[in-house]
Amino acid sequence: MHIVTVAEMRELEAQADRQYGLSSPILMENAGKSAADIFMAHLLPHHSMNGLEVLFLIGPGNNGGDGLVMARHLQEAGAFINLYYWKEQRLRIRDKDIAEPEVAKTLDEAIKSADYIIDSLLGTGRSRPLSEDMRALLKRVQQERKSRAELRIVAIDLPTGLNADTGAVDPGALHADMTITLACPKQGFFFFPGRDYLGDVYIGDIGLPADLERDLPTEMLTTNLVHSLLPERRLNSNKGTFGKVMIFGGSLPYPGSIFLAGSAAARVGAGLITLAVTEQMLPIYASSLHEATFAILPDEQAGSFERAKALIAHLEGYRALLIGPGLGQSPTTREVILQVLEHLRALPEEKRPRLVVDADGLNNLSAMEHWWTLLPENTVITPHPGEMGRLAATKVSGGDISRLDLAREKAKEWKVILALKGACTIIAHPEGQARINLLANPALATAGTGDVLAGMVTGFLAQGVQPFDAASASVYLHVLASTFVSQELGHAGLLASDLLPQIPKAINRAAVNAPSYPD
Ligand SMILES: NC(=O)C1=CN([C@@H]2O[C@H](COP(=O)(O)OP(=O)(O)OC[C@H]3O[C@@H](n4cnc5c(N)ncnc54)[C@H](OP(=O)(O)O)[C@@H]3O)[C@@H](O)[C@H]2O)[C@@H](O)CC1
Ligand SMILES: Nc1ncnc2c1ncn2[C@@H]1O[C@H](COP(=O)(O)OP(=O)(O)O)[C@@H](O)[C@H]1O
Ligand SMILES: [K+]
Repeated sequence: MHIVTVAEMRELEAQADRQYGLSSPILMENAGKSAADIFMAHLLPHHSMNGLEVLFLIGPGNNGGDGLVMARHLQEAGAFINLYYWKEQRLRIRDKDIAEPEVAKTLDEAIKSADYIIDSLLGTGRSRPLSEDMRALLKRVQQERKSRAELRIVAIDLPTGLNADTGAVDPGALHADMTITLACPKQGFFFFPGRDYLGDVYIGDIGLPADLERDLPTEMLTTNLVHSLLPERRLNSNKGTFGKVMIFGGSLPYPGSIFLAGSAAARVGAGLITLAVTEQMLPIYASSLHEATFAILPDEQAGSFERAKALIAHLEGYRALLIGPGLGQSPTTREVILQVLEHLRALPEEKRPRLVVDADGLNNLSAMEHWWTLLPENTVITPHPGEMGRLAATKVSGGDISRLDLAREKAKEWKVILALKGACTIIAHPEGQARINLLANPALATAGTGDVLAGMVTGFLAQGVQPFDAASASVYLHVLASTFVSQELGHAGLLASDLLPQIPKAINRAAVNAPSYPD
């Protein structure tokens, strides 16, 4: 499912017309019909279409046109339809025009009695700040929603006042409970503050042929996409089939990180997990991660050469290496990283473990000149905004649109697969493609969840998944796993380790390729 800017959406529509004769009125019919279908499929459980009271706010452009088509379908299905034409200030209550002096009062009554209010005022064609009278109308609707929890606001294509390209919002923008977007999700949905205005997002099919979208550079992570990225689990397999993961990390102030990363790598299905730690750290892990094996490294005093040599000696036969969780930032550690990277760069592609760098791996890198020239090809890096800021020597936004250009630009400049973490994580490929996760869950904003993500990516790499795909699948499944935790705990109080048992369930949700047994 591709993400579009307004210009890309217009181009898609123009091509649909030119190449397939899908004119604007045809697309609008499809849009209104699919919006009606999605609406009816997601009514609140105590609602039925019969006698449902729906107020449509109709705008002057095609977004209003979509609303009118949708209204016709809902009316045919039994709903009572009220239409307010904003530009003309015309009100129709159940097919009757209201005389001018009564409009304001009757509109207010219609707002008060509506079960649903449909926002089809403005969509991708908004070209200037909302006018004061439109803001006043939306404010009235918002106020009603606040005072009546059962009222539902549904935005068609996008909530009026949201900038479809950037996610910026007009002060009058409406908070929807549900957004039914048409054809493709809009780029502004993935950035803040816009993301907070969408409610549940559904995508209406308007009949655009899929091949028109093929060359768009940005994709949304979906279950279907992730399904197609997951490694095969053949019946005739053994632990060697699913690859060995080495994790270099874990130092005294941060013992937990490598446990979380190692467990996550196993939870996505890697065959064997090895933790490269000093003997001093061993008792901590030996008693908590029974399934791991260990590469015992000499301690700091032994010097970087001895430590790097020991790690490199253990790397033979490993398909993926994660550097970073809880690693610390001593000068010796930095030296070890340099030597390991040099070793990896010298290996032929087929013998080289795929590399992921996270956390202190990234902090150590950012202290080195032109650090990106030290990485082997196809390296995945997974910075949070703070780490990204250090790597790029710039301030990085937590959620606004500037993240997308930055991620794209830096993935290209650094020749890495870059997962820029945050509420809607972006995965950028050096050749310009990007994938973005719409799923967000504030429960994940707690220490250690990044270690889990890095471990997942490494575990998928060990199973032969391509780096861009491994990062994409992990980002999606990581948030999906968190939503399973949140079903019980809500949106706070998650421990990073709570995610671990949910990871296989998230994978199972995405993988419809479970073996089928005879009855
Ligand atoms: N084209 C297609 O094939 C398909 C289109 N689709 C649908 O169409 C939508 C895009 O349609 P659109 O381009 O007509 O834009 P839309 O958002 O309705 O608004 C434009 C109107 O609003 C006005 N206006 C602008 N700013 C304003 C403001 N601040 N305050 C007040 N008025 C303002 C502007 O008039 P102006 O005054 O600038 O002349 C113009 O009249 C898209 O989101 C989707 O829902 C889908 O069905 C798929 C097929
Ligand atoms: N609101 C949110 N919605 C979705 N994911 C989030 C949210 N907040 C944090 N995350 C995710 O949680 C993880 C936090 O990682 P990070 O900041 O590196 O934590 P740590 O280093 O403590 O493990 C990242 O994968 C990030 O994308
Ligand atoms: K709208």
